[in-house]
Order: sequence, then C-alpha cells, then structure tokens
Amino acid sequence: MAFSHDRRTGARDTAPDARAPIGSLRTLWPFVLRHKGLFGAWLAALAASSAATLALPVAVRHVIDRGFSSGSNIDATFAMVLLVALALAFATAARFFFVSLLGERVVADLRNRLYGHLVGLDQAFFERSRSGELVSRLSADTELLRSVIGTTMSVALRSVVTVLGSVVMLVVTSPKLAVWALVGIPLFVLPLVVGGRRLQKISRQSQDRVADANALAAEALGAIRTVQAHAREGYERGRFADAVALSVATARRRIGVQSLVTAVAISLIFGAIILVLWSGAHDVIRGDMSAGTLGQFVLYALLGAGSVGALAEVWNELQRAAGGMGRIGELLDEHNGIAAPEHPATLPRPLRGELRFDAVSFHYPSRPDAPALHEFSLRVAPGETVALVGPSGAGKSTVFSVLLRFHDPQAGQVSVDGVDVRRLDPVELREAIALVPQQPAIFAASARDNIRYGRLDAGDDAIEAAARSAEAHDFIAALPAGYDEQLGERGARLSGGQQQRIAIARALLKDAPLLLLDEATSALDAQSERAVQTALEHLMEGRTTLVIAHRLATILKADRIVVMDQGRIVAQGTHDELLAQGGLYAELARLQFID
Ligand SMILES: Nc1ncnc2c1ncn2[C@@H]1O[C@H](COP(=O)(O)OP(=O)(O)OP(=O)(O)O)[C@@H](O)[C@H]1O
Repeated sequence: MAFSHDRRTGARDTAPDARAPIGSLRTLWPFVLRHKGLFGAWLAALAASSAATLALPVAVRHVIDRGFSSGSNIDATFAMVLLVALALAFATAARFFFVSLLGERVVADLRNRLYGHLVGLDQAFFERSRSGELVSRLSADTELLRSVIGTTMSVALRSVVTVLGSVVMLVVTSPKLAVWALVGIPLFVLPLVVGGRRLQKISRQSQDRVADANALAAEALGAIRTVQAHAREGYERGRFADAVALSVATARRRIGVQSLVTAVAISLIFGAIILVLWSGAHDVIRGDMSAGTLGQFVLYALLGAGSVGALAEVWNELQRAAGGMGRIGELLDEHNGIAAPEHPATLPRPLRGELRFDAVSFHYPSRPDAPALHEFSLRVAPGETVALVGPSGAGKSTVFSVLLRFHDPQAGQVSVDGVDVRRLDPVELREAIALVPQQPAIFAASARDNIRYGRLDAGDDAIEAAARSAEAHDFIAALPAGYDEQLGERGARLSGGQQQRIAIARALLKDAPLLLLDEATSALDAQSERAVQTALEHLMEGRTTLVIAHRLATILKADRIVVMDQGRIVAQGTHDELLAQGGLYAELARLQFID
C-alpha cells in the first residue's frame, strides 16, 4: 500500500436527509450571537418594515374612500400613501441588507470553524470518511444554512409578524368578514401545504439524480487518463447520458406536480378573494361598509394568507437546513483521537535523533483481526540509516504511521530520544520529522511556494539553496517562469522524478533531525534516477533515517537493512549478510533489486 496514496476521492455527495429535528438548528445560535450588532439592526429593520406593510392597506382605504372624491384633501392622502410606501421600501432594503450580511458572516464563521476542526482530526477519521463528502458538507450544507439565515429565518419571522398583525387588523376592519376569512384561509392554504410537501419530496429525488450524474462525471473526468487509455469515451458518454435521462424523467414528475399545484393555488386564492369580495360587495351596497374598508380588508386577507403560505414553505426549508446543521454538528462533535496531552513533554534540544519501537503491536481500526504490526521492536541510533524492506503489505508504511502518530499502537511504545511519543504534542513531534512520501503532494501553487511548504518562514535564498541541494534548481530555473511557475494541480506539469525532487527540497528546507523516506517504486530514467539519488544523499546526511527502500543503491548505502514480513522483523543485517542467509531477503533481492 502506498504510504501517501489517497484513495478516497468519493465524489458522490450524500443526499441531504429529509427530516431532522429542528432543534439541531440551535447549534447555530452562538454563531448568530457573535454578531449582535447585525442581529439587532435586522430586528429593528424588521419591525419597521412590518409596521409599514401593515399600514399600507389602511393607506389604500383612505385613497379609495377619500382620494377620488373632490373636496377632500386628496394631496395629503396621496402624500401619506407615498410616505408609507417609501418607509416600506427603505425598511425592506435595510432588513434585506442586515439579514443577508448576517447570513454571510455566520456561514463564514461556521465554515472556518468546521474546516479548522476537520484538518486537525486524526487519520482514523479520514480513513472512514470520504473526502468528497467532507467537501460537500463544507460547501452544500453550509450553503443551506446561508439561505436559512439570509432568507428562511427572515421570511419566518416576518411572516409570523405579518400573520399576527393581519389577523388583528382583519378583526378591527370587519369582525363579520374576519370570521369568514379566518375559517377560509386555512381551508385554502392546507391543500397547498400538502402539495408543497409532495413537491419537495420529488424535488429532492430530482436533485439526487442530478447529483448522481455529476458524481459520475466527476469520477470520469478525475480519471480521464484511465478512461482515454482504455478508449472508454463512448462508454462514459453512454453512462452519463443514461444518468442525465434519469434525472430528466424525475424532473418531469416534479414539473407535473408543480404545474398542478400552481393551478390549484391560483384557483383557490382567487376563489377565496372573489368569495370575500362578493360577500363584502353586498355589505357595501347595503351601506354597511365603505368601499375603502372592503379594499383594506381584502389586502389584509391577502397579506395574512400569503404569509401563512410562506410559513408552510419555510417550515420545510428549516427542516432541510436542520438536516444540514445536524450533519455539520456531527462533524464538529468528532473528537481527535490523537490529541496533545494536557501537559505535553518536550523533546530535548538539539535532538539526538534516536528512535525506538518497543514491542509495538497495532491493527488499523477497520481491521481489528489483522495486525499490521506485531510486537515490532527496533532501535535506530542517532544518525543511522535503516532500510525497511519486505513484501507488499508487510507493514513498512505502518511503521511510519505509528511514528508520526497518525495512529497510536494498541500495545508497546514508540519513543524519540527516550520520550514516549504519546506524551508529546503531535505538532512538536511532527516538526521534528521530515517525510518524503512515495507520491509527493504537489499543490496548485508556484514551485517556490511548493518548496516553502517545508518551512513557511523560509526566505527565497533558503528555498533556492534547498532546491540546489535537491538537484531541482536546474529544472526549476528552466521553467518558463522559473521559481514562480505554477505547477498545476497535483503537479501535473512535472515528471515523476521532478516531483520527487521538489518533495526532497521541501524536506531539506524543513531540516528536521528525523527523516522518513518512502522511496518511489516507479522506475525513473537513468539520469533522473541519479539526480534523485544524489538529492537523497544530501538529504540523509546527518539525519536519522528510516527508508522504505526499493532501490539497490539505497539499500547498499544503508547502515542496516531490516526485513519485514506480516508486521514482524524477520531478519536484519547488511546486504551481503542477508544474501548469504538466503530466505525472504534473498528472494526479494532477486525479484526486486537485482535484475
Ligand atoms: N488505512 C488502513 N486501513 C486498514 N488497513 C490498512 C490500512 N493501511 C494499511 N492497511 C493494512 O495493513 C497492512 C500493512 O500495510 P502497510 O501499508 O504498512 O504495508 P507496506 O509494507 O507499506 O506495503 P507496500 O509496500 O505495498 O506499501 C496491510 O495488510 C494493509 O492492507
């Protein structure tokens, strides 16, 4: 198993689950409270805009009753209406501004908090989760919450205020019609709520089908070299087309239901208005009510009904958001199994660089019955270079993992200069170790910044010196933009040997006393091979080195060779000694290092 290889590229997003307890949204509250000023400003703007909304029908009544008759103060009436409208405009703008900004700020805090938490979690967590899913929680779920705060929460509170306000004003305007309306409104809102629910369920299925198609595309595009090398473009086109067709079929059902709901909604709303108008018209004709009052009543009824409808919609959205928040909450609750002890020990300075493994037994959390290391004991003297060799799956990479505290062994002890690594802060431990993985991670940044990853405060001179020492200077200098050349995602613009030399330069810059080297298995051409070899020799100088060796040159240079099989050490010695013993090493040497 390659030490640095990341196999978790799961691109498939999990569909947000339908319902979750609204209570999980409470987790958001502390994030909102951090912006008390914005929150308060929003509430103030909300109060103002609701007051203006509720005043508008009264203004309209005045227009109808007095605005058209000569003699009354027509200018003053219209000026008042204009004033209410302007107040509504500005209060609404302010409300939108404050609540949207609040949403952005809260979501930004939440994303920072979540990402900060995630990058610090232990390897066991990353082994059981898929990186695609984590990214989707960081993006899709937090996005959901942005809309909750920026829109849903705003609509909810505004609608509650409007519903209550309209009910009061309906009763004030015409108690008799109010009874009609209060019985009628729920009757016509109910079918809409039911239809909305159903619509939402189908919508979700439809989104899931779109996500499936996207996941398929992401997977194929991510492995485009494999796809093309197998000449499977046609096959992939077919698979994608099938997924898209399925999503259209699901969308068709959604569109159908949506059309039906629209027809029912419009019939019901107009039916209700006509009913109220009809009954009110009789009152107006009899002279029991003014035309303006009827107008005012209808407007309040519309406002109230619209807000009840909005609340029903908001409820569904809140539940979706609660689902998102629930999943984020779960991630925030994940605790780091490899945390620093309360009073961490410190490593001696300068570090001598002695490594000890004492009867270390370890199995991966997902494989309790398959020990990856079995009573593994090894002492590496300061400055010594030990080569680990063994068949695939022997546990070589696992030795690195327990030393780096990516995992803690179930039994035994790992120590550096006599200090048990479990007593150290993992950050201090890892600062003392330079790791050159088999497949170095090259970031989508400049060559300079990629090397600087080894020591963030390194100056340009130090970076160049490290690159020279790593035999990387010449090829970097020959790039069109030199050290400023962007290396492309995953180092797409570099050869394998060049990527390795960048990783070596990074390790040289880090200048840590302990070196873990996972030699690449892939063969390089002779020239590149020699450059990498020279770079490695510079890197190993004066450091305690553990190297997972695949090349004879490296093995011959090591002070000692440790042969591993099934998590144990089966033999140790020099190349000649081990060859003379025969056994596993002789077999491996024949297959791997000696043509
Ligand atoms: N993350 C993991 N979860 C579960 N099991 C694992 C994990 N990583 C490795 N293993 C298992 O632990 C054992 C030791 O693996 P390890 O990667 O240490 O071997 P290796 O000697 O480095 O092999 P290779 O030379 O192929 O890289 C193997 O049986 C492997 O399947």
